[in-house]
Amino acid sequence: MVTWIINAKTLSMETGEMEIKHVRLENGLIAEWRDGSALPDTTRAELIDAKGKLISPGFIDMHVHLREPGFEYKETIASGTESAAKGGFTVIAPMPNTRPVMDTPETIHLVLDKAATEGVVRVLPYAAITKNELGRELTDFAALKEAGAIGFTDDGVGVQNAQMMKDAMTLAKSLDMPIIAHCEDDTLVEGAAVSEGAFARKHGLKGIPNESEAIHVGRDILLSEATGVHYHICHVSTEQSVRLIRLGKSVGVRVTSEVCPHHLLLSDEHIPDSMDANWKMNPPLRTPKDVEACIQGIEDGTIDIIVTDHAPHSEEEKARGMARAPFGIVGFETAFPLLYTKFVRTGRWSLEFLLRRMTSDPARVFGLPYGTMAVGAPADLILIDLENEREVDPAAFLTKGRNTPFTGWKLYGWPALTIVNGKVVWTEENGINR
Ligand SMILES: NC(=O)N[C@@H](CC(=O)O)C(=O)O
Ligand SMILES: [Zn+2]
Repeated sequence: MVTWIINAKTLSMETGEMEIKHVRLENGLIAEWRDGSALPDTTRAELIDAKGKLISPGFIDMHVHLREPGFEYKETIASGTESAAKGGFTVIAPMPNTRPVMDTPETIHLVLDKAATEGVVRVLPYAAITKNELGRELTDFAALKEAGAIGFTDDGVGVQNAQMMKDAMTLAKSLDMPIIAHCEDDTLVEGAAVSEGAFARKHGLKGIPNESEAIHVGRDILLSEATGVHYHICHVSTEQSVRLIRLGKSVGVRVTSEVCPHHLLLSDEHIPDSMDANWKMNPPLRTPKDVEACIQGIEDGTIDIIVTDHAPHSEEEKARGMARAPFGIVGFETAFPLLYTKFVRTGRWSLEFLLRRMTSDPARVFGLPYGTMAVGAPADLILIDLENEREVDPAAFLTKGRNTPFTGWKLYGWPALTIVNGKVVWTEENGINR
């Protein structure tokens, strides 16, 4: 199986210059790069003419929700991976807050088997820290690692008990596995749907305070220091969290973290007065000051990677209104265009910086062999159209979720073709290819 992608624009990670190149893929791997001066002999090869589109390693998303098993009406492994492919993601890590929770080797096997037969991108599942994510009893970490889990997390809820978290870290460390934490102190957030800030004040709502996140961040950095575990913080959203992570890193704690596009682009001041629940997610949209702190955090490396926290829910659920709808928004199909348009085209970030935070940095943080276009690496590649502006249209999403606050945004940087393991799995023209 040989494929040539010709006339692809490449970004030199060293010089930042754009060059036209041709690349040969063979047996699922990147086999050879040629400079663009002469066309290679492509007889007997599958030929893809990139026509000057940007070529990049496929994006890696280390925080997603695929909803299967148990919530197939929200998303399935099939629909979720299709949505990922359309968004340019070739590797995704689903969270274990399914039904049943992914807390046994059987559920991990089920997800991996489904991903192999029905999925179109690579799926690297996390397993729960505690049984049923109830925070009472640790799962069997060794067996879950053996089954193929890549880390442990109770995402969706925080681990409330500090001793439980410390025990989890000690066990994870002994197995050389990371702990991935949804940081939230339940006692501070009960009954609130939006953050403490202008929107909550204006509408007389109880707010979710910043400390509810940052208290766990601080606690767990100390526990990580004590146990030596690799501790990764989910969806950072507050200035206080950024400050604590910066401090932890400065004294050598093995802490890494992630941020979502919506926490870099939206504050609670953007939430419409209609109380549309497509603006409800956990953590909530915070103040403009928090947004700027998160931007500075990703810029200076305090925050390592960008993730979507793709969290589909049904339209019926989201129609229940701000107070009663579940938390979460979809993310795969808007992530790169949003960040490219709002940070790269505006001149705040280089294209190279954004690509690193979505490819080589997640690979580095989680020790994955992806996120690179080096010869010999897995052929997980995407083509991106940087020039054409298009509107975000939820009706055209491949995810089952329609829950996004970005409807109607005019964006550049739309993925056009996605290759996983040397195989074209999605194209703009023909859709999904199984
Ligand atoms: N982020 C969300 O708002 N929701 C997530 C849970 C989570 O990631 O905390 C979900 O599972 O729906
Ligand atoms: Zn979470």
